Amino acid sequence: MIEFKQVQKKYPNGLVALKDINLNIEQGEYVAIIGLSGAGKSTLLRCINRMHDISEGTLTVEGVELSKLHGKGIRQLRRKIGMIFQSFNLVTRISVIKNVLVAFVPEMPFWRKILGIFTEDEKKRALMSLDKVGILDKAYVRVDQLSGGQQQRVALARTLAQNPGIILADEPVASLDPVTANQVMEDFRRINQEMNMTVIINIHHVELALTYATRVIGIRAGEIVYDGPSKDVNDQVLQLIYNGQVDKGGSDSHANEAVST
Ligand SMILES: Nc1ncnc2c1ncn2[C@@H]1O[C@H](COP(=O)(O)OP(=O)(O)OP(=O)(O)O)[C@@H](O)[C@H]1O
Repeated sequence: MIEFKQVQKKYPNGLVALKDINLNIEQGEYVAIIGLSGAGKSTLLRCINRMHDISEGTLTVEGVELSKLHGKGIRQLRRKIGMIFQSFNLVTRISVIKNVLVAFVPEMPFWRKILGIFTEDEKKRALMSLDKVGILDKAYVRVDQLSGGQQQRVALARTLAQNPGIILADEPVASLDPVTANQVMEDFRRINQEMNMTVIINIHHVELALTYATRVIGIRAGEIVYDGPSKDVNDQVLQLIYNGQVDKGGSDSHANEAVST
């Protein structure tokens, strides 16, 4: 379980990005975090794997209070939490399988890291992860020969190979066309259901959020203004989250994106 208790995040420049956040996310949930640009979505997500430190309150993951972790403790935490970015973060000039095998590097003895030697078991696990996201046939293709959607699946396979309990995804479909974005959201749903991994996604596309996630957390100016089932998100809730800027004709770029997927 992930538990935020009265969490505040203040950046060194004095900006308070999260205010009094109270939140419990159980193992196996599929959660979408929505809100206007600058509302605090990325900040919230990045506190969960200690990419950001909280300023006040307590944040625990599986009973471990994150602010008490240091060096090795933080590395262990990050092994249990996979992170996916909009930009995929892949090495595009090497093969798909080599990118997935990177997931094992933190655990490897130094000599194997230097020589780049992977065990049969690691290779098998990498291939199984690629199979899970439907791109096993691309294992030996260079990443720069894949489409954006396929590259996002490589990133997802690399995260799966790590066998995390939690996947955090920061705008994972923002650079994808609507059809591919749906496929990637469906991948997350399948992994969530079949492997009971907690999936937490920051997303601007409200329709995708409502279609795939079971729970929606709406953030406005650093505060949670909605937390509930995605099926209960109606126009009124969206106006609250988007500060009255959801306009189906669309003037705000993100709010417009949110309704026009
Ligand atoms: N490193 C930083 N230092 C100071 N302020 C920051 C920093 N990172 C983010 N902020 C500010 O914190 C607030 C929340 O930012 P955050 O990136 O969490 O928003 P977001 O909802 O994820 O936005 P977007 O949808 O545009 O990614 C914003 O006002 C932003 O300018």
